[in-house]
Amino acid sequence: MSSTEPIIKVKNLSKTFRTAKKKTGFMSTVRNLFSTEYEEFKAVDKVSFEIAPGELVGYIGPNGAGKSTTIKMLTGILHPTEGEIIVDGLVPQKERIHNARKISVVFGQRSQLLWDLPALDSFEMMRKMYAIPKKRFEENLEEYTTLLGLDEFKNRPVRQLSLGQRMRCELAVALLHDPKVVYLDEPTIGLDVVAKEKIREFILQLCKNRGTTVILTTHDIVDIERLCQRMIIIDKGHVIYNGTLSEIKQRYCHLRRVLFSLDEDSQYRDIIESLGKIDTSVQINLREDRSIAISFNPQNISASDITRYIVNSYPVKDLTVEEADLEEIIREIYIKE
Ligand SMILES: Nc1ncnc2c1ncn2[C@@H]1O[C@H](COP(=O)(O)OP(=O)(O)OP(=O)(O)O)[C@@H](O)[C@H]1O
Repeated sequence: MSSTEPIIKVKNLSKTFRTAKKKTGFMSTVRNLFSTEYEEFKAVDKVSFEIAPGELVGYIGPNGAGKSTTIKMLTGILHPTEGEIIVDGLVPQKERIHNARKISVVFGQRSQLLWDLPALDSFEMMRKMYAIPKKRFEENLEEYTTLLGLDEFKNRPVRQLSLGQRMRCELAVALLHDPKVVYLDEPTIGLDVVAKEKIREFILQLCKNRGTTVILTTHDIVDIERLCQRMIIIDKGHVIYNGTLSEIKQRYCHLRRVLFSLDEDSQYRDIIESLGKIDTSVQINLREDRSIAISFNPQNISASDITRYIVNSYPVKDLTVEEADLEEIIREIYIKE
């Protein structure tokens, strides 16, 4: 992270939800009418992180990890149970209107557009809501229209747009007031490969040209690889990783693999046993397609030592060496925690 003052500071942030205990059975339901029992659930637990201006950070984690709850607290929608949040010098919950002028949220699965009207009407509504100066509004609209290719459909009612077209309008409408911080929640969900690429390219441009700070939540591994300079991984409410993509790949480089397949199928058991003797730290798996995968740590043994051993010992049909795959690394992190 750069040495400039962080634009987002989160310290020991926690959120506990209190919900009525659901009971089954007639008597329990009747008893519930007179005294309700509650249970508590800690969705976010002492989360701390900082984000520098202009950074594009992935906030990722498995379903139910606490991502949306964190984002809702950052935007000021939810009140934290404990902890501190500062976004561009403001406490979002205390200064909601001020904060709303500085931020924006885009949900892949929810719309901010007026459904029965053309997107242009929603853009105009935004101009009035945020009192965006006319000149600035027109410049922004022109830029977003070009970058997102809105011309062919911005006059059509939103309900007639394809998901990809609507997402492009969602981004434009959310950015017309020049927010400094943008929270993107699954912005590429459900889109085809081409549409996803368009959105990703636009997000990159936004950070590069305007210095916008972006927090992205996504389950899409390509989004993470293409966009995020840094990843904050959260699981069961806790931050379990906070670092750059290259750091994570380095740290999990033991997931490097040699993959090979043989002509003869019958010797696989012996081969797996003998391969284990090359180095005790390697992990050997026979895969569904009958190929053998050897995962290893390059600090213990080199790929060339392994490949030499295999090629000299067995009738190899096919052999490849693979770099650590981010999807596998993330799965490993989720499983470990
Ligand atoms: N209003 C609420 N009341 C009670 N529990 C809630 C509430 N909102 C969220 N939770 C619970 O808090 C946990 C975290 O939810 P959250 O929506 O933050 O997860 P997430 O990481 O965004 O998941 P996903 O990737 O599935 O969207 C979940 O177990 C969820 O059921």
